[in-house]
Amino acid sequence: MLDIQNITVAYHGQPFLQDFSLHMKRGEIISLVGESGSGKTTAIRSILGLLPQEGELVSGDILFEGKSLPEYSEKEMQKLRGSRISMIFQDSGAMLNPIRKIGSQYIEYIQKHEKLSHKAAEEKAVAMLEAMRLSEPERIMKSYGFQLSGGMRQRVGIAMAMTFEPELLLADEPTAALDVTTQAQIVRQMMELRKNHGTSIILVTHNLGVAAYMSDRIVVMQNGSIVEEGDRKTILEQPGCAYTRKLLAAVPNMYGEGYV
Ligand SMILES: Nc1ncnc2c1ncn2[C@@H]1O[C@H](COP(=O)(O)OP(=O)(O)OP(=O)(O)O)[C@@H](O)[C@H]1O
Repeated sequence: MLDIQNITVAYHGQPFLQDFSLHMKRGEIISLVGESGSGKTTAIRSILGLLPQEGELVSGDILFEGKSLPEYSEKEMQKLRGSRISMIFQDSGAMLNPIRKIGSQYIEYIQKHEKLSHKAAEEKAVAMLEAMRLSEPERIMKSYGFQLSGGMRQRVGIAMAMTFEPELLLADEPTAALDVTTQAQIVRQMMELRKNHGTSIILVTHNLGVAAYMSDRIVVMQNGSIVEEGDRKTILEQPGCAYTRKLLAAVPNMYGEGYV
C-alpha cells in the first residue's frame, strides 16, 4: 500500500535523509526507532508533504496505492490528509485552536471531509471521544483546549486523526508525553484500528518497549539512514548492528506488556 523508493531529503540544500526506502503492506505496523536527530520525523513528514520550509524532497518517489504522492497537487494532498492518511504528533493537542471550543473545531473537521449535518457530525465526534475512553465527551466538546489536561488533549487529537479510519496512520511519538496508563490505552486504540479497519501504522518512537509491543517490523535509523531493519523478533533478539544493540541496552525492561 505504501512504497517509499530511495528518497533523499535535503535541509537548506544539504542532503540529510539519504536513500530511504520502505515497503509496507496493508495492516502492517512498522516502528522507526533511533536517537534524536536520526531522521525519523523527516521520513514520515515527507510522506504527507509536510516538510518544514527548509526541507525538500530532492529525489526518489513515494507511492501510495500505486500513485505518486509528490505529484499530488496541494489540494489533492489536503483531501488525503486527515481522511486516508492521518498523522498524530507528540503534542497533537497543540494543533487545536486555543480560542475555539473543541466541539466546534472537531465538527468543522468532520464536515470538511464528509457531508454530514451538524448534529450527525457532533454525534460522530462524541462517539470517537468515547472510543478514546475520555469520560464526559459532551463536556469536552464544550471545553477549550486549556481546560483539559495534556493527556486529554492528546487523546482528542488522536480521536480526530482516527475519525475517518485512515488506511495509513503516521504516529510521531504519540505517547511520549503521557503517563503509563494513558500510553497503554492509546497503544491499544491504535492496535484496534488495525484490527478493525486494516489500518497500516508507521510509529516513530524512542520507546523500544512500545515498538516491541506493537510492531511487526522495526526500522533502526541513524544520521539520516537506515542502519538495520527486520521483523520485531530478529531486531530484539538478534540485532545485527552495534548501534541497535546500544539502543536495546538503553531500555531497562522492554519485554512484557507491563512496559507500555
Ligand atoms: N527545519 C529544519 N531545518 C533544518 N534542519 C532540520 C530541520 N528539521 C530537521 N532538520 C535536520 O534533520 C535532522 C533530523 O531531524 P528529525 O526531526 O527528522 O529527527 P528525529 O529522528 O525525528 O529526531 P527526534 O526524535 O528528536 O524527533 C535534525 O537533526 C536536523 O539536522
